[in-house]
Amino acid sequence: MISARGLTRSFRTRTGPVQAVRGMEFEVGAGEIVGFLGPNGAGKTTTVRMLSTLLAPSGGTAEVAGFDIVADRDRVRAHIGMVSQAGGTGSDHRVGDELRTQARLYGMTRARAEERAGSLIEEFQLTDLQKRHVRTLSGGQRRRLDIAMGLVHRPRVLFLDEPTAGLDPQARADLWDHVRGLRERQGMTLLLTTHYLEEADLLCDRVLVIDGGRVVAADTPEALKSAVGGDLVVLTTDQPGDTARTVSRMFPDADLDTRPGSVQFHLRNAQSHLPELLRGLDLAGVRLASVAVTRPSLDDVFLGLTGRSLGEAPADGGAQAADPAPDSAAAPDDGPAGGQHGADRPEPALEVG
Ligand SMILES: Nc1ncnc2c1ncn2[C@@H]1O[C@H](COP(=O)(O)OP(=O)(O)OP(=O)(O)O)[C@@H](O)[C@H]1O
Repeated sequence: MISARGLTRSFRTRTGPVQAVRGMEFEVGAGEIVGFLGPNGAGKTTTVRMLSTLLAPSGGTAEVAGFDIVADRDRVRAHIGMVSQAGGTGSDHRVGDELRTQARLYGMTRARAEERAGSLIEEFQLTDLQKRHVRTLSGGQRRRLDIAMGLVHRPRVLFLDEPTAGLDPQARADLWDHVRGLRERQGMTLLLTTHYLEEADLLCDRVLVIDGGRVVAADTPEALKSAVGGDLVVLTTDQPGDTARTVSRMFPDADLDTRPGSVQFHLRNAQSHLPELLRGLDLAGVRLASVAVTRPSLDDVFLGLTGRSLGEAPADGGAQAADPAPDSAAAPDDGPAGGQHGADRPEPALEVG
């Protein structure tokens, strides 16, 4: 449903060129929920803006819903919805009017616009809010409206740029349910960007780990985590020496870290080895105070791939993070289509730089 081949994008800035995206290669299948996970400045938003036709690529190609993002821009737009990063316009309109206007902008008759707005209001639990002014909504309510706005024209693909940024955990989980519902009820394909490990882990079928403008790994969250090198096992004991000797006899490759009151090491599928491990320690006469098994996180995955944690600045942060005044070519891309709904407005301005 989405494929990118060698997609690149650079920006001219006063301090020189910034290579935001450096050859993205990936596929997203129909009905998948795929997350771009990466640190600030990794190129996630720039890629989504290219795929949603808001920004022209500097090089490479991509197809969305079977259409080329440059040659078939209008047909791509007809099949996608885009929910841009939180920020919103602070619109003074009422929730229901906002949706009806959006539907009319897509060329629906008054009656069809009414019907479409009504069904989205119901689907996104906005019934009690439809007379409220948009600017008075809470963050979570506002994001539900943003998504509903992006769906007015029944797109097959929805792009979500940091859909839950700034939301509290309850509102975040609520939004995830809505996103899952779109896939389950309508078979929609969803590509989202996120900083949140938990979001990538719990919501996405597959995660594309992005660093320095490239995909550095792509797989299910489980597969990515199990490739890291196993679970962390921590044995708390007052016999660390005996414990370490027994563990190394049983698992000769284990990276043992022996401390005064504990022994820890990594082990693949540690849960399934636990009975054997406990039996072995028991037979060796070792008394354990506790056993803890911790699964690797997606941050461990990122660390393993790049040597940095997701929260750290990129190693080539100079060029990547340089974000002075955008060059003249970059400026128009936030033009009339800007605001919170991005490509979901018909005919957004396209940067042709
Ligand atoms: N219009 C622009 N002009 C100049 N540089 C830009 C422009 N847009 C993005 N960049 C730069 O391109 C790089 C990638 O930015 P991008 O917003 O795509 O990253 P991101 O992964 O989405 O980051 P974040 O998670 O912070 O949103 C950054 O170095 C950014 O400063």
